[in-house]
Amino acid sequence: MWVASTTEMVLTPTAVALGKFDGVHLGHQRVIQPVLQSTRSAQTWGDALDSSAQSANPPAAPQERIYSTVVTFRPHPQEFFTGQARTWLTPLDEKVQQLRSLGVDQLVLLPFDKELTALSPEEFVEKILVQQLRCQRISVGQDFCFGKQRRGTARDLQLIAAKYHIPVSIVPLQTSDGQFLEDGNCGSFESLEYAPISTSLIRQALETGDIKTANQFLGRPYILMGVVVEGEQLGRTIGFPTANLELPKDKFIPRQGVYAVRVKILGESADANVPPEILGVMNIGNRPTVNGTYSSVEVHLLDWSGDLYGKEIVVQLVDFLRPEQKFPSLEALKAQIQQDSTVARQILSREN
Ligand SMILES: Cc1cc2nc3c(=O)[nH]c(=O)nc-3n(C[C@H](O)[C@H](O)[C@H](O)COP(=O)(O)O)c2cc1C
Ligand SMILES: Nc1ncnc2c1ncn2[C@@H]1O[C@H](COP(=O)(O)OP(=O)(O)O)[C@@H](O)[C@H]1O
Repeated sequence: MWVASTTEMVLTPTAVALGKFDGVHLGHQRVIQPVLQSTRSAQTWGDALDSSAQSANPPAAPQERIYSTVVTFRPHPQEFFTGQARTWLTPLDEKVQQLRSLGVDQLVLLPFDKELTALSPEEFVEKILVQQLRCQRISVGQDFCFGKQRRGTARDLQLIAAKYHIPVSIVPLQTSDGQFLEDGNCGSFESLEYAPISTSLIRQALETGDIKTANQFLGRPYILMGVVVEGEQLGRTIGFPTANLELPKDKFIPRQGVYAVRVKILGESADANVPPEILGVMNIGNRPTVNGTYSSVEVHLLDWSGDLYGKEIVVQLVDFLRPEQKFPSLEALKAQIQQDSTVARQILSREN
């Protein structure tokens, strides 16, 4: 997948899904779906248009490939407006991986700056989508807003794009039980089941340790992916060595505490001695029992031993087991980790 960080680098013509897409959750996947048939010729899209009208954005030549493209913004719009660093469910590397696995050809990162935020909805469509991206088709979620002061709605986009004969799919918001909210109601809901899937609901779920809901909304397990670095080397002395993960600075970290997880060691799948997925227990926290002074993310791999330093691992969160505690002794901590491992094993074998 091609990643364009300036509009000069963009492969055109494009079929564009627009949005922040943090998490690339089930709702986002629905929005991306309509642009995925990118190898179809422009003529196919053009058939739906009024061919007699003079088009300011002529369809690409019949044989020209259309690149399925996700257009998103950097930094996070909220970070631009508040000046405060913001974390992501899917930092850039992870987003690239997720979009690639969906079959997207290209990710365009529009710099979210003064210039961009000053564009009116009409200017945004003309300058960015028509002139720079040579857009042939657009897909957005029902709650999409754009242009100066977020004045433009999805419906406005449809009306403005129609002047250029660009069809716009407005994808209704999806609830976790697969229903669609036709009226765009984002208000309060009796149960999460009836609420539209959103990045903020997934963040809330992860903040409370409700991994099941987060994973259900994502359509896959939430992951922590990073390089194994050295810790205090205490783990091995209590019989529970733990791989300490260095994560991207802008990664959203779930609730502190202990989790049942599955682990993949990257770059080792070809090795017949390494199982593709290893069961594990993870702790996120300050380690009060050993008077830890900073928060760490560490995983103990069950039934496994070896050297992980410098390796990249992917940890899939399956369930939250308990909050972190301060134990009176290392012995007590050790007994508890033993117990955590037993519970994790039970949960992970059920989840198989
Ligand atoms: C499953 C698991 C649960 C843990 N729970 C706690 C806890 O409740 N309280 C705590 O202070 N540390 C907890 N820890 C962290 C240990 O204190 C830590 O692994 C140990 O100090 C070794 O650290 P090191 O990797 O820097 O050597 C836990 C670790 C694991 C793997
Ligand atoms: N089952 C295991 N789970 C996690 N790490 C293991 C395991 N077996 C061996 N290791 C190795 O031991 C290291 C962790 O040992 P530990 O004493 O906790 O040191 P550190 O404080 O550096 O994490 C890991 O980074 C990895 O290289």
